[in-house]
Formats: sequence, C-alpha cells, structure tokens
Amino acid sequence: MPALLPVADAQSRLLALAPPLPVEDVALRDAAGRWAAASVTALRTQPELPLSAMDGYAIRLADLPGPWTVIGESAAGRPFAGTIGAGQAARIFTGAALPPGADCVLVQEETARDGATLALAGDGPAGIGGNVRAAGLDFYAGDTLIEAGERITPARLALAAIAGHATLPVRRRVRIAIVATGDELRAAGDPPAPGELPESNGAMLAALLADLPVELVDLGILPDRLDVLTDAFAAIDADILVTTGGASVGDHDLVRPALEAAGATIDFWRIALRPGKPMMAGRMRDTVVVGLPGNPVSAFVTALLFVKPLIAHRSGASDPFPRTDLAVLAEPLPANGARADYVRAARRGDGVAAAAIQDSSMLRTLARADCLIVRPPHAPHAARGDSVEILQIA
Ligand SMILES: Nc1nc2c(c(=O)[nH]1)N[C@H]1C(S)=C(S)[C@@H](COP(=O)(O)OP(=O)(O)OC[C@H]3O[C@@H](n4cnc5c(N)ncnc54)[C@H](O)[C@@H]3O)O[C@H]1N2
Ligand code: MOO
Repeated sequence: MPALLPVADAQSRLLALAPPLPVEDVALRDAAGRWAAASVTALRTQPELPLSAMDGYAIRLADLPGPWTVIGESAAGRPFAGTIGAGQAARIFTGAALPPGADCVLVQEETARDGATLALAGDGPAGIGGNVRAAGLDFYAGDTLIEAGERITPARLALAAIAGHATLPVRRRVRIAIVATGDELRAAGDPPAPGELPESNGAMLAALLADLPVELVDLGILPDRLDVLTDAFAAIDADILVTTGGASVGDHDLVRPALEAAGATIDFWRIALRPGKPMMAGRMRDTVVVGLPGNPVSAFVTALLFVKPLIAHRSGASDPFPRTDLAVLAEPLPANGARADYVRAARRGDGVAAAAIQDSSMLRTLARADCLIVRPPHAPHAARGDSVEILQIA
C-alpha cells in the first residue's frame, strides 16, 4: 500500500483539480456570502461633504463663547442654503451637511436657547472640526474597498452599497450533489430493521454547507451495487459530487470502482488523517468528485478540511481553508502516530480537553465537542498547559 498522502498535499491537489467557476454580476443582496470575483472600488467619496456627527448647532470656533443668532437649519438630506457668518449659528442634526462658514458643531446638551438666541452652557467643541465628520473620512472615490477573492461579509456588502454599487461580480453558485451509499442505511425517520441504521451524513453535510453559495442536490441513499452507483454517478450534472461511505477497502466499498466506471480519474485515495483516512478525490468530466468515508465523524472532519474549502475555491476564495486558533490544554495528550489527528475536544475552565473515546462513529461525542485539537503527524506527548492548535466547530 503506498504511503498516505499528507493532509496539506491532499488539500492542494484537490483545489488544483478545477478552477473557480465563471463570473456573473448579481444584485448586492444575492452576493452575500460569496467571494468578490474582482476588486471593488468606491464609486463615490464617503462622506461626500463634511457632516455633523451630533445633534446641535453649526458654529465658527472663533465665535466661542457666543452668544449666537440662529439663522437656519441643516437636516440630513436637507442642507442649509445660507452661509454662517460671525456670531451666527445653524440648527444642525446628525448626518446633516455642515453649512459653509461653520467649522465645528456645538452639541445640543451644551446650549441654552431662547427664540433665535443661543448661549453656551458647557465647554463647547474642542477645536476646528469638533463633532464634524470630514469629507472622505471613511473613503474616497477610487479607493479599493474589497480585494478580489475576499468574502462578501455583511459589513463588506454594506460597504459596497454605500460606495455606490448596485451589483457585484461574483462566481456563480456551486452546483453540488451529495450521495450517501450503504445497503444498511435507511432515511432518517424510517424504522431501521436489525443491522440497519438511520442515514445521518446527508443532513450533516447539508447543514455544514448552509452558509456557502451552493445549489445542493441531495440524491439520498444508494445501495452498495456497482451498476446502480455507476449509473447514478454517470448521470450527475454538478460542479462537485460528494459521496459518503464505501470508500475503504472492503468487498462492499464500491465508490472508487463505480466512479472510475462512470468515467472519473481518481487523483488521490487514502490520506494521513484521522479520522478520514479513506478519503478520495478526482475528476469526472467537469465535475470534481470527492469520496468521503462513511463513518459520521470522518465525514464531518473531511467535509470541513476538504469539501468546504473546495466550494470556497470554486467560488473564487483567495483564502479557502478554515482558520485555526491557539488554546491551552486542560488535560495532557498522548504522542500522536503517523496520521494528523483531529481530536474531538471541549472547553473546560480556561483550556480544552479531549473526549475520552475518539471513535469515528461517535456522533454524541462530536456533538458535545466545540473544537477539534489539531495534532500533527508524530506530535510528541503534550502536557497540561501546553499550547495547541484548534479548529472551532461550535
Ligand atoms: N481493513 C480496513 N478496514 C478499514 C479501513 C482500512 O484502512 N482497512 N479504514 C477504516 C476507516 S479509517 C474508515 S473511516 C472506515 C470508512 O470506510 P467506508 O468509507 O468504506 O465507510 P462504510 O464502510 O461505508 O461505513 C463506515 C461506517 O459508517 C456508517 N455509515 C456509512 N454511511 C453513513 C451515513 N450516511 N449515515 C450514517 N452512518 C453511515 C456505516 O454504517 C459504517 O458503520 O473504514 C474502516 N475500515
Ligand atoms: O480514519 Mo477513519 O476515518 O478511522 O475513522
């Protein structure tokens, strides 16, 4: 058996199987959660004019300590038409344009007003520009606001809107088909006969992909039959096909031969990862095929490390891999073997502690974990208090 492929090598080979999808311009709200296909520049300056940051009075700093004569009003969207001269003030509201002649804003709470006469009842603004947002404070027309390959987060979406964009260039949504394989599987809710069990990977994968720009087709459960699997795979019209189960070496593990019979070329199979060793990936015409192991925890971990990054890559992400953090061990960990280990763990006190049993079938253990401790191949014994890399999962 050839040596197992290191996780990072498998990740880069997977992404190299197919490029990002074609670009389309979509309405702003439809771009949420996708990745910018080109850099986004500001079509306007924000704010375009100096604006008041407070409700109060627009004045000239040199006129402090007053009093002033109030000669007009500037509201957001309805600027004052006149100019502020010596001893004059304009009522002004938050977001309103600072009238010409004024250079600062006196906040309402520091004033006493009697008809058109305004008196100081506090310290007043600290200097020229006090309580005023200068033109271009946030950005200037022509500034690059979002780089190509960056995710369109809610904040970046709002930024694009205020910068004057109605649409954004993004990659089209990823069409992804998922299939569970196994004669023993029954749809969740169907009573299983002895030796059968409810199918759980489909719901888990769909939930894991819910925050990604995908069109998901769930093909349900297919039996361990070469002809049925081959016909089903050959008929798939998707950018990515994800199977679970049947990936290992048993007599009923038919995903690889079925993919090959359907025209796929397998690029790699079996990686140095626990859980997730029997994972495979390849290409079937324009479809990237990813065969995940059937064990539910193995399917979860390989979906996090491979399927989500593949979707991000095909969606144009420049940084498609999950971000890890550092945490302190609340309990020691034994030395690791030859495969990278993603250890189910939970926060305890101010550290993280691994679950006692790490079997890759155990969904309750996974469901109670809030992170995976990343143990590199051959990592030595780690003591309580040591710093470890973790991947947040909840
Ligand atoms: N001789 C060897 N045996 C195994 C090896 C090996 O290297 N040599 N690898 C083991 C590893 S590691 C894993 S992981 C499993 C994965 O094998 P498969 O991908 O072929 O998975 P199955 O055998 O089909 O299923 C494993 C397990 O998970 C249950 N399962 C499958 N699909 C689902 C689903 N959609 N929902 C819920 N549960 C599912 C299935 O009933 C099995 O219990 O192979 C080891 N064996
Ligand atoms: O690596 Mo398997 O994925 O033990 O569970």
